[in-house]
Amino acid sequence: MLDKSKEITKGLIVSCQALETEPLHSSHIMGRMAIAAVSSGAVGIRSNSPKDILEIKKQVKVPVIGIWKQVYGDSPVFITPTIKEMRAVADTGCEIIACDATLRERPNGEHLSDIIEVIRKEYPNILLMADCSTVKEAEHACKLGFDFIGTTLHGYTEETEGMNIASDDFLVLKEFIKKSTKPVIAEGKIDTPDKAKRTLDLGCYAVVVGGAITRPQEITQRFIDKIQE
Ligand SMILES: CC(=O)N[C@H](C=O)[C@@H](O)[C@H](O)[C@H](O)COP(=O)(O)O
Repeated sequence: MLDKSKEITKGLIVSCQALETEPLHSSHIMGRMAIAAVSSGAVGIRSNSPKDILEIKKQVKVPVIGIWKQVYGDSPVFITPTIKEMRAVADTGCEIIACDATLRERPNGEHLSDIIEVIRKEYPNILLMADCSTVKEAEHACKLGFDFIGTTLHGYTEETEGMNIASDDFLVLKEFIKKSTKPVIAEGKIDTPDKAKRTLDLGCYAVVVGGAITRPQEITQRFIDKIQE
């Protein structure tokens, strides 16, 4: 299964996600989105929830980065936050699990280092991606033994609120790449083909694009904003 990761090198991974609150919330629709993405050359899919992951794995053969977003009252960590979601995602047979790798307190008082140790033992073949918001978190995740570093949460934590990974010609991304001992996957607010290409030219292992491809409400909003300028 480890070799599967080679298939995503220098490629586009499409995130096919729609939460309960979004108009396209449906495993069937996410499966069709994945088929559309792969038919145009996507080398991987990122997917939320065991149900969607299983449907997507039925529909396409490319590697899947699985997550499970769950909100707990006692912590802001929501991307595959506890051992329970990690196991549930791993049980789908996806090739890579991504989880929040920020330094914030996790639900139920769990610790990231313990979670990683348990998952490594129980699922030795699965690859792990660290969803980070800062370079410091990326360095920490490398030490914990993650296989990939993602910039997924840059701009989405208290510390990075309002920031954008593409600012100043991807200044922060360059720092992520410089300081990480593991391959970096660019993710979050990469909303044009030019930006996606730039992340790969800068040295990213792969790039994940979500909303700009699979969230029609976001795509429509960008047209409306331009028209109304
Ligand atoms: C912060 C957070 O919850 N990010 C989520 C992580 O899985 C998804 O909602 C994003 O769509 C994904 O990261 C891709 O990013 P973008 O849709 O910006 O291309």
